[in-house]
Amino acid sequence: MAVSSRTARRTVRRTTTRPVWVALAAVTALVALGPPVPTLLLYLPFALSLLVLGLPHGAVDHLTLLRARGATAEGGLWHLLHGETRDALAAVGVLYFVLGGVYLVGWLLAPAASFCLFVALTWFHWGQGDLYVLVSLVEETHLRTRAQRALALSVRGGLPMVVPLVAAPEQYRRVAASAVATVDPGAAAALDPLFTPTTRLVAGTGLLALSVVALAVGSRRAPRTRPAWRLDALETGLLWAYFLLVPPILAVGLYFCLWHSLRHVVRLELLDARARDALAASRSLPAFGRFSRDAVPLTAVALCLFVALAAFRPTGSASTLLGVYLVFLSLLTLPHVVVVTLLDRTQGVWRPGSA
Ligand SMILES: CC1=C(/C=C/C(C)=C/C=C/C(C)=C/C=C/C=C(C)/C=C/C=C(C)/C=C/C2=C(C)CCCC2(C)C)C(C)(C)CCC1
Ligand SMILES: [Fe+2]
Repeated sequence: MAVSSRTARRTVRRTTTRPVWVALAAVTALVALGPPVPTLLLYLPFALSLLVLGLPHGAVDHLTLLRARGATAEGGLWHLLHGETRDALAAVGVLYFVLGGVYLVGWLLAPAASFCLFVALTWFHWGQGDLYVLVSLVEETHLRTRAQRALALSVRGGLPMVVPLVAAPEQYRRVAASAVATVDPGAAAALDPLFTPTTRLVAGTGLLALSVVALAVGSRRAPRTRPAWRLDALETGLLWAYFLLVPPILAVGLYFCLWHSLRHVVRLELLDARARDALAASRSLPAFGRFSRDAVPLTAVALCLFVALAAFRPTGSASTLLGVYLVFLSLLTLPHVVVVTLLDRTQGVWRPGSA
């Protein structure tokens, strides 16, 4: 289901995807050529993600499916307590508290396995986010079969999870250890096999092979789909370079806000009739304003929940706080993935005929 209005797609490319390519390419060049990045700067994107793009991108999950099914559900505080928005919030709230609660118990019982599950979930979820862009935000997609789409999902989700492991295993290990240490500092040793040269070599060459095969298969399609293939190749190459060169905490934090979350925000704007009209009129700011209004209340609730979780592990260090934040994000991610997977189904992302 390519998004209906050409102008809306063009607005999205002009105001979102292209500026983000330029930003990530500039960061890559600066890091490659400049002095080492100061430690605190590494953590800045994750800190900002509490308020901007990162946390908010999931905070309208209660409106997402309603709007995808054609309802003109309004966001904002008043609507949260009335009508169909209230009913949808109740259903999505139960989903969040049940799945988030189960995952929290999982962390308490098996922290190392829970960390690995989080990486796997993120792989899937960040891949599905990019798959939507590759099938719905282009004029005509080069991903004509479900197998191609599964391959694209594996490559796109694998880039932020695997390339940093290949390029900077020590920083990766520290982040993994600080997440696991939120529950049990001794449990991080169970992750050692992830960081052996053999595991990294297999993971890196495997992902490289998948990337090449995915692009090679896509390039054999009709000339009409050439622009979509070129976009895929350009983004895949850019992300390889970016995750190879930029330190993982900075790279993943920026990617989380500027790539994954921003793309999801645009997807949500296109579901909201008034925001979509604004995009179709080449006006991205009013569309972003409507998203922000919808996202404020539950971002605030989520922030309070994070503060409550962090209070159990008082800390002054940025790396310990990042560990707690990742555990918190994993609890939100599980129900968020369910919502986005249902959205994919509603929008026909896996039905090549319709998307
Ligand atoms: C609706 C609702 C709500 C809200 C919600 C929200 C707000 C959501 C969100 C969501 C989200 C917000 C999600 C997110 C996601 C994220 C992610 C998924 C991330 C990941 C990451 C990672 C995994 C990383 C890692 C690392 C690093 C950092 C470095 C290097 C190494 C590594 C790679 C390991 C509430 C609960 C209030 C209520 C109910 C309803
Ligand atoms: Fe997401």
